Amino acid sequence: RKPKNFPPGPAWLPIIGCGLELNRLRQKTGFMSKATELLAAKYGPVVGARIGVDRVVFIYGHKEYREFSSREEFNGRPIGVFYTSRTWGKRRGVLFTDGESWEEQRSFVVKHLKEFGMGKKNMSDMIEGECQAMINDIGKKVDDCGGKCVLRMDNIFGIYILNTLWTMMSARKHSPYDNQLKHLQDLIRDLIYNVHMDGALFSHFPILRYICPGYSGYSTFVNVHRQTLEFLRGEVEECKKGFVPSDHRSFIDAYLDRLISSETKTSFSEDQLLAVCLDIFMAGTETCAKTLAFAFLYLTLKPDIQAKAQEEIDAVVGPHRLPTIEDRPRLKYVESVALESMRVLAGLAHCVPHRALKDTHLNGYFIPKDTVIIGNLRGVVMDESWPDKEAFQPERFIKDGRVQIPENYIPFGLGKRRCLGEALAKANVFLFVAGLLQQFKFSIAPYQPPTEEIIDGLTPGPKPFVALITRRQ
Ligand code: HEM
Repeated sequence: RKPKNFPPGPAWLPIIGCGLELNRLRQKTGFMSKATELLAAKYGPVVGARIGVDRVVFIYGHKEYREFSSREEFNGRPIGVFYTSRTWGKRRGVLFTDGESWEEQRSFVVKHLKEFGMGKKNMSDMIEGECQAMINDIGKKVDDCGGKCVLRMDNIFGIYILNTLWTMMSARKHSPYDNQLKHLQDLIRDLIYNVHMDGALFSHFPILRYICPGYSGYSTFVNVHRQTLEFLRGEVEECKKGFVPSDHRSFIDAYLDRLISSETKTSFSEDQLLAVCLDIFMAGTETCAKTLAFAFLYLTLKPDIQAKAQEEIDAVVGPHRLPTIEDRPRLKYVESVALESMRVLAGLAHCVPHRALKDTHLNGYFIPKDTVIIGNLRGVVMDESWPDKEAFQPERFIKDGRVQIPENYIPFGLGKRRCLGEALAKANVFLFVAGLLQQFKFSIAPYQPPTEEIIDGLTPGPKPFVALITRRQ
């Protein structure tokens, strides 16, 4: 039953709750964050709903978003089969846990990713290395094809981006031609397109995982996670081979050392290590790769923006060395292209779901314990305060000759649950955009113009598209 004074929203039908209405709006608008935007227009910035077994509150609007993400009692993560079937039926890792275990794991991850470069000079050196590798690979294809070639851009970044993260995690790199790993990334991408931030059919109606495991999405969900965990187990085993306690090469080494330390009664275990690796792998690669896909979609569609960025790179960096992170303050327009690409992604997305840890109130409404809270990022990074909010306009970030970031630019969320990979993500997007634009021109291929249509999902992305690539230098 609907709790008294629960936030207003669509009618709760028996069993399905508001599932049909949400689905109807999703079909009508093409993606979920626009569907919940319509709900907010009708019911206000805090919308209450039930989807199957889940009581969900959608938050829309800068003030409300800021408030919910700053309050301790909203810092939980949902409980349920969607979150535990990834990790042996238990709550493990950092992305979908809360309480003491989450605090311990998160602070370990933040501390040791920093130790292996996060936000530091060696991180940007490593990204520059991956960017150079990508430039070499594309350059070879262009030369082999007689000076111009047409390449799929929506899925081209996967392994280069994974390597920027994985060097810190395991001190290992993977070949961009590793077909097994590419296949795994394809499976993950498909999975991410088939589930949403509010879950999947099997999580709203858990009984369906027994009745129709295929149709409810359960089999694929479990299977893709099992394969990813197998890959990660292999990575951990490789690290164990050359492992020397107190001489850490990577995050995994630091974790293995923690496992044999004398500190007791904590949440550290080998399962936790695998779950943390799973979370970082899932949260860290598709997000950056999709942001870059959006960047190159708009750079291809808007040659004037591309030319302006290239002019800036030519003037500040010249042709003889790759752009580096130290160039960022002077590459203001390129930096703005990166910021705008992240805004585009966030403008189509919701944050990772939170959970109310106790009975509480928001905007005067009653929010019972265990209600799932989902912040609509679109309602902040694409609200009316952004002129021409849907358009790709990097110059919106440049004011009085400086890059200025508005208060409601929050693609990484806010508060204690905010993204812990922000420094890596920002450096990745900036350096790959700057490096590739310095070397290549991206144009619309004959008869294959990209569209601005998107594929919705946990992390939305552009529809598959190609660009015609030629060398600039
Ligand atoms: C453009 C790229 C990225 C975007 C837009 C992004 C965005 C976000 C957002 C919106 C959240 C949820 C905040 C909340 O729950 O309120 C989040 C959480 C998270 N992100 Fe990212 N992220 C990106 C890249 C990365 C990278 C590279 C990593 C890996 C180091 C990463 C790791 C995580 C983790 C582990 C969490 C969960 C934190 C927690 O629950 O305590 N993300 N991210």
